[in-house]
Formats: sequence, structure tokens, C-alpha cells
Amino acid sequence: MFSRPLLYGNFSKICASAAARQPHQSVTQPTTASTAVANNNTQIREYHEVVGDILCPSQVMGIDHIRDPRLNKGLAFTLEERQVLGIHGLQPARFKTQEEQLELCKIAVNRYSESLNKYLYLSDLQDRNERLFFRFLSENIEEMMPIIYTPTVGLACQRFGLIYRRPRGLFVTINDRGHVFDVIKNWPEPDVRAIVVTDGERILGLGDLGASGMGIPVGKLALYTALAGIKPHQCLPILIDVGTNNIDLLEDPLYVGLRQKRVVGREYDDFIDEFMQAVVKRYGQNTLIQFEDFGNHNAFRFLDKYRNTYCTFNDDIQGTASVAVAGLYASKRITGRSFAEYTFLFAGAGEAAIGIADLVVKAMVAEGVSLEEARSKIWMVDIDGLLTTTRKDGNLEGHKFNYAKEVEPMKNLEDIVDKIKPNVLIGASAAAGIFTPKILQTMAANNERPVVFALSNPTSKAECTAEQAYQNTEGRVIFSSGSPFPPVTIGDKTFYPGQGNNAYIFPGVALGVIATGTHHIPDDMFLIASQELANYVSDADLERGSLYPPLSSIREISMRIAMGVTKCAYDKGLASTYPEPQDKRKWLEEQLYNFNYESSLPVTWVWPRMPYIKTRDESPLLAAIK
Ligand SMILES: O=C([O-])CC(=O)C(=O)O
Ligand SMILES: [Mg+2]
Repeated sequence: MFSRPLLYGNFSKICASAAARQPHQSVTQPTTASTAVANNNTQIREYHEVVGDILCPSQVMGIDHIRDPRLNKGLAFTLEERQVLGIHGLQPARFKTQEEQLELCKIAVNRYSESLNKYLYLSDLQDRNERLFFRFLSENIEEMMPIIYTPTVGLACQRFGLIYRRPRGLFVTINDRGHVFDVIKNWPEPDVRAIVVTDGERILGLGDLGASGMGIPVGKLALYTALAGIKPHQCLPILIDVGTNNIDLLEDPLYVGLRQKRVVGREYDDFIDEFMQAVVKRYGQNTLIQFEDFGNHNAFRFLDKYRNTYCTFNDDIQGTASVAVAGLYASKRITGRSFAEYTFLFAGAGEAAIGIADLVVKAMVAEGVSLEEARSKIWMVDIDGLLTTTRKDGNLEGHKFNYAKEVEPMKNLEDIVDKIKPNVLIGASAAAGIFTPKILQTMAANNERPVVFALSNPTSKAECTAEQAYQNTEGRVIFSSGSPFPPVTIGDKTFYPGQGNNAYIFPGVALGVIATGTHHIPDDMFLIASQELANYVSDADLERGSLYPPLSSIREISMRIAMGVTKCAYDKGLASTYPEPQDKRKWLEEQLYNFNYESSLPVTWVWPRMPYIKTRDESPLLAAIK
């Protein structure tokens, strides 16, 4: 596939203007650099930018170069670059290194006390200097992830109409039906390999936020780059706007989405079908489509419907499952039990709960337990109480039915915990505070080391806080949560609870999938991701009270997950990039985004000897100029 096309028609014109441009000697700062440009004037020269891995003659000169966030380097442009690009004088005289700019970012973001203001500062940074934004993010994950991602991104979605400034991502509305391909064609990047899409119906645990949900695909894809080094121009956030059933939003004068109730049923399904086909038509069959924060019912249906015909996964089902199972693997090192020796109770029977349960079952089966026995270990509670085969309100959907038990119906969670005596209690209910002190105390009474995960997001929806969990279990709990919590001190011991968030998983899985051109994503890849993550948990992490490694190691974890996924893709014959690389780490590393500035200076133009065909892996042209 051709990436950004070379503008052959304009080539001679650009050459002529390049030759005509005589970089002038700076009056303020004599440099050898500008002399070098003058000395090279005899060569046929061309001005290029390397945009992602794409080489193209630059037509972006002057102020437009500074205004393009992908090209802009702010005060880090050298004198030579300023002269050659025609931006000399458009900025103050000072030259800065990227490191100095990073220092400024830190000072600037810390001036704000409200997290939403920090979010806005970072969005502005992304809009004006993309490389600096991603380097800042990737080097300050622990502090910045809670801002551009959970929990602050939830607030940003709730205030979307208020804070909306510049477009980011693509909005496809139900009014575009029949023309979705044309809308996708408007996206300016020709080389998209990953899409995160939501219809905004279940944003985190905040419910239906309609078009305001765009913050989620934007935040998830920022992590694709910051945590896994996937190039930003290959990432496309999409919001599918079919209306909202959120009355407050429909009445909110600041709401920016379609002001109508959600389109459902056949019309909705056909629209999603059209969307999937349009993506493949524009970007190819291997384009990764990550479903995010769809309503429960649709999430499962679409996963079942598309998983074998598109390159797709559902992060809330499979990504969350993978991170939770990694935490469970790590917990076994403390409790000394196997999965089959655990009794699990899930509060919530939605995407996350079912996803985790299914993956735990897969893990148990891999350990030699029968499917029936594995499922018998897992109990689940939804809004109507324990999932039982005898429940009067009947009709349990297929996914829930697997975990229904032949017992009398029960409703109250405290009674259920009393009766079932779980070793592992997992909250994925979006019901804040339902793990009451009494429930936590019961868990502690029945278990030497109770395992409690409060996974609902954002923080305001967590089933209990870290502090409540430790305090009501005499500090014996093995705890993790979906959103970050500060450390907790009980007596003379301080606990640093880990964040069981799918951000540990999806960037690495996406990198492996994109690099290998995988057609479909089997559950095995998520189990591999769980194991890679769990293997990275050190004894010191467990000792600190964390089932997960520090967020600062997430880039290394993403690489390991990507290597595992890559191996799986070749082993299962799912990859489409051949030949299979022998040194998978090196091969993956060669494809990563460069967080450091690259030269904006012209490179000697070498007319390609081979046909100008760029493979997905490497541009021969780029290799030639590197
Ligand atoms: O976004 C997050 O923090 C995790 C997630 O997918 C969700 O809660 O829906
Ligand atoms: Mg989600």
C-alpha cells in the first residue's frame, strides 16, 4: 500500500524553489550550519519532512510549519532549520533542547491544581507539538496517565461540550448512513492501522454520554503511542453518534452531539455493519478496530459477530479480563492456591465481569480442570441478585447463563458473601461503595488473605476505596482497583495498591497485532498478555501490596506483550507480514515511534532506484536516508 503519496507533479517546482532559496547568514548568530547549507547548494536538494515513517517533500513552509503539530518543534528548531523553513524571526531568539522543553511542560502542568485544567493543558500541547506531548507523557506516566486517561478523562467527557475547542478524531453520525465511507475518506491520514471506536453508550461507569464520549478513544489512542510506541498518524479515534438516551445531555445547551434518542435495532446494526465495511474499504482488512465503552448488550453481540471476520477486540471485555487475570495469577503467589482452589464471586455481570470469568475459565482449563468444574467455581451477582437457574425474572442471556447456579435466588450482597464464602471478590458493577465494611470484614474472617478487586471506573464508581479495603481486613487484603488510589498506611505498614486497568494490556496487544498484520485476535493473545504481565510482577511489588508492576514499567511490559502476541500470530498462522522475524524484539523496536525530534532539514534527494512501494514494515526510502 502506498503511504502518503509523493507529489511527483510538484517535484520539479519544489526543486526549483529549493534551489532558488538562498539561506541567508544570520546577523545575530553566526553558525557553521547555515554555511553548510550554502556549501551544499550545488547538489540537487529537496526539502523533506519525515512524518511518522513517511518521507515526503515538504510543502509546509513558513508559519504553517510551526502550526502543524506533527512538524512543530517550538523553540527547538535550530537556526539552520529556522532559515531553511522560512520561520526565522517568527519565534523568539532562544534555542531550546527538547529536554528543556520537557522541564517547562512539567512546570506548566503543575501550575494547575484542578485535574481538568491539567487535562486541557495537555490537550493544547498535543495540538501544538505532538512529539513533545508524547515524550512528556511517556516519560511521566505515573503522574500524567491519571490526567489524560482514567479518572480525569471521565470528567473531560462529562464536560465535553464546555471544553470542546478543536476537533480531534472522527465523528460519524447516523445521518451519514449510506455515506460512511465518504466520511472516513475525509480523515487526512492514508496510513491508519488502528481505530478505537465508541458509541458513547457506557462511558467508563458513567453511563450514556453520547457524543461526549469522544474523550475515551482519544485517551486510549494517546496511550497506544505513549505506552507502546505506535505511531500517532496510524491511530484514529472514532465516535459513532446515534443519539443519546441521557436526558440531561439532550437538554444541555452545551451538548455537541445529535439531539435525539438513540437509534436502536436493525437500523443501528446495519449502521455498524456499514461502518465496519467502510473501515476495511478505506484502510484494509488488517485495520485493528478496538471497541470501547459500548453498552453491555451491544458489546457482546458485536464481539461475537465480528471477531472472526474483522481484526477486532473489545477492550472492556477482553482487555479488562486480561489485566484482572494477570492480577489473579500474581495473587496465587501470595495465597499459594491454584485457580481451581479459589471460589470467585463477581459483583456485576456485565462486560468486564463476564470477560474476566471467561478468561479465568480458559486459564483453569489450560491447567487441566474441566469446563464444568471451572464454571462451577464462579458465582455472579447482577442488579437483580445472584445468577441462578431458578430466578423468577427468567431469561438470562447466554453469557450470563454459563455462570447461573442451581440454588435459591438471593438478592442481598452481604448475605451472598456470607453464604458463598468466596476467596476472591471482584467488583465490576459501576455501583460505588457496594463492598461495605461488613462485606470486607466477612472476606477477612473467611480468608487469611482475601482477594478483593474493585475494578469499576472512574474512582467515584469504585466498589470500595483502597483505604476501606485495607482497614476492614486488618491490612490482609490483596487489593487492586481499576482507577488509581493513593497509598494506605495501616499501623507501621504502607500499601501501594496496583491499578488493575486494561492500559497494561491493550497497547501491547495492539502493537503486536498491527506489526504482524494479524487478521483476527484470538482469546489466547489476551491470556498470553496476562501471563507476560504477571511474570513481570516482582516479589518487591507484591511486598508493597501491588499485584501489578509500577506504571513506569508499562512501556517494557507493552513490548513483552507485543512479542508474545507476535509469536502467537505466527504460530497460529494469523500473521500477514512475512517473513517471520527471527529477533522479534528488534523487529518490533525498529517500528516504534521516535519520541525525540528528528531533523527538519533537507536531505539529499536520492531518486529511488526501486519502484516506490512502501511495505508496511519499512520504507526503503526512509532506510536510505537514515
Ligand atoms: O478506561 C478505563 O480506565 C478502563 C476501561 O476501559 C473502562 O473502565 O471502560
Ligand atoms: Mg472502556
